Amino acid sequence: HSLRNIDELCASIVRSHRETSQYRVEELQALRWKLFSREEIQTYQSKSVDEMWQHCAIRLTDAVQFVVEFAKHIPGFRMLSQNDQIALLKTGSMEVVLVRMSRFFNTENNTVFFDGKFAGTEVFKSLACGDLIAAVFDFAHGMCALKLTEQQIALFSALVLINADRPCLEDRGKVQRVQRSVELGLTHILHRDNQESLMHKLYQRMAVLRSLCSLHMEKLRWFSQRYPLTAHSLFPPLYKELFASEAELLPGTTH
Ligand SMILES: O=S(=O)(c1cccc(C(F)(F)F)c1)N1CCc2ccc(OCc3c(Cl)cncc3Cl)cc21
Repeated sequence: HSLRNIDELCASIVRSHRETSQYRVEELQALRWKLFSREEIQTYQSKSVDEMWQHCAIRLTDAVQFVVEFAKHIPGFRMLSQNDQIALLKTGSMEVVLVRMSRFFNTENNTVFFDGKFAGTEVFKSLACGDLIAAVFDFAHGMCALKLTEQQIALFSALVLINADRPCLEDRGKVQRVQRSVELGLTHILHRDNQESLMHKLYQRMAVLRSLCSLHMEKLRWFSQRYPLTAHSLFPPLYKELFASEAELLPGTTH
């Protein structure tokens, strides 16, 4: 990899991140004090569990669509087989959504951008998964503490996605080569910003992301057993494709 290649790789990942980031950080900075009223919070809290889950699943699926677009412009991602691209998105898209969400987090009042305003954890009470929500907010706090630039977030997001350790990859070697080039890009960016010390902190963040996503899958299993109809027929197809395991997709399977 000549330096020129690495510069080009970083530039295309940063451009793709910017073009697929659903909301711009500057836009949301202007909204950071737009909070939900007591009545609006009451409305969210009086939603049934399956109604609120469906509400979130739809927004999560929207966010994932933008991550799929982001992935397609990571140099090397499209060289991978269709199955490997799907396998990486199946396990990585939620993690990138959570990294992106942390950019829309206000650490001063512990609120996150949701449905057009900034929401505290109490807005998500009817999801009945307070531990997952608390963990999502903690993760966002931890990401904000690193004060990453948009360029650093772009390269970190690409590294979260291109992970050769993911399960059921056909050509692990090929994914490893793409992962190594993205790693070179991230270290290049951090070196240029004189922040190499961030690298091990980012690897720690990736470990937290993995535990967050397994907690989400655990909650999804609980939810789809408790509300099979909603999970099987009311969740967006892409959500089911990415997050529900095959076993859950075939209705009537016993666990
Ligand atoms: O709904 S969001 O706009 C949303 C926005 C901010 C905070 C949350 C929440 F909730 F994370 F604090 C939800 N959206 C876009 C980004 C995102 C990530 C996960 C998500 O949902 C996963 C989920 C959870 Cl974490 C718990 N129970 C059911 C589901 Cl499906 C939704 C989501």
